[in-house]
Amino acid sequence: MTKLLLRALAGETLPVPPIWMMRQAGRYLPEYRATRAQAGDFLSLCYTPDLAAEVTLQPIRRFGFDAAILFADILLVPQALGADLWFAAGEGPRLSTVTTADEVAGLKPADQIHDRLAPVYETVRILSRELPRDTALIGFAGAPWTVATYMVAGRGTPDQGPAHAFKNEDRAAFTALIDRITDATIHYLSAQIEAGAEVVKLFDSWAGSLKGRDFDDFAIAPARRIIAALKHRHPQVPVIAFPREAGDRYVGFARATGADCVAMDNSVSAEWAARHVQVDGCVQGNLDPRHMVTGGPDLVAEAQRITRALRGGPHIFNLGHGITPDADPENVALMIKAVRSA
Ligand SMILES: Cc1c2[nH]c(c1CCC(=O)O)Cc1[nH]c(c(CCC(=O)O)c1C)Cc1[nH]c(c(CCC(=O)O)c1C)Cc1[nH]c(c(C)c1CCC(=O)O)C2
Repeated sequence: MTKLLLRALAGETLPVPPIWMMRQAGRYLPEYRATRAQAGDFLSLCYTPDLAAEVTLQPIRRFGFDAAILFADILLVPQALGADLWFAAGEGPRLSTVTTADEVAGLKPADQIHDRLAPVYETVRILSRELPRDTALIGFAGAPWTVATYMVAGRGTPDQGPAHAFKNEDRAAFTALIDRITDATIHYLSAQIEAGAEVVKLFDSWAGSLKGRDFDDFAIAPARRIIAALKHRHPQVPVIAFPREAGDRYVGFARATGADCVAMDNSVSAEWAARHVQVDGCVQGNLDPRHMVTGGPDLVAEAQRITRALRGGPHIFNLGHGITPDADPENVALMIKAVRSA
């Protein structure tokens, strides 16, 4: 096993951590903007395998990251379950909403998503042929709670209010929605693995708004069920879980869900994570993405502080959230140099 990312995920403590970045294929890169213009719009880019593979490869060519992440979006699963999905220019995603037990029941069966998602599997197949031999290929899906927040509200929301309201008014119907997404996610990630994904990641971007029993029921339980099903079918494929802004609930998350690695946002310190989270295995994170805009000595100091704090155990260097469109590509190169020379 030579790929650095797979070694870290297997629990190896490495002198230099593998590096990749959330949203590494994105609008901060001029070559991404050119390919997206060629595709016409964001969803056409996701569903055109040659172009989706091309934007996945762009940051690998430019920066030599240790991993490539499939170019797609977490909202393709709701679309495959029957929701309408579109991206309003400059406004982010819009979906038709699911707010009643009948509407949940009317979603497509979880195993009938593959017609719609077949182009994504084709992108994975192209990538597994074309990636450099040292670069690991990461597949992904949204975690059920985060996907549900968009399906219920029909858009991104600052506090996930509509999903909380549905959960609080009709817990059984809301649980049926979570279960349907959970089953679809198992089918989707299995198909990505069968097409060539070597690692999969679950993005629970809004996990931080779940507290107490809700965190157990809607962040931990679905992740545990997805990971158990994937491990049953593909025991060798590691899973990264990202319960963003989970705070003290990062502690024990890997043990509770069976994840091989917990990815952390930048609201927790690397020193704290070394003591409380890395004791259970590999961690990923957690540079503040703003440093990719501001750069300079602060970026270098922060990247090296995180690298050193997590050097005593398995670690994958990453940002605490996605790189933003206003980031400077020069700062990405500077970050990589800082981590590799820490
Ligand atoms: C919540 C969420 C979404 N999508 C995703 C999440 C979870 C991670 C997170 O919290 O950011 C995950 C995602 N989205 C995208 C990827 C591709 C792989 C990567 O490079 O990380 C991944 C892993 C491409 C994308 N997904 C999107 C873009 C920008 C679209 C564009 O090119 O205009 C990209 C590159 C669009 C998107 N997609 C989504 C939103 C809210 C938006 C609009 C916000 C924005 O514009 O950044 C839903």
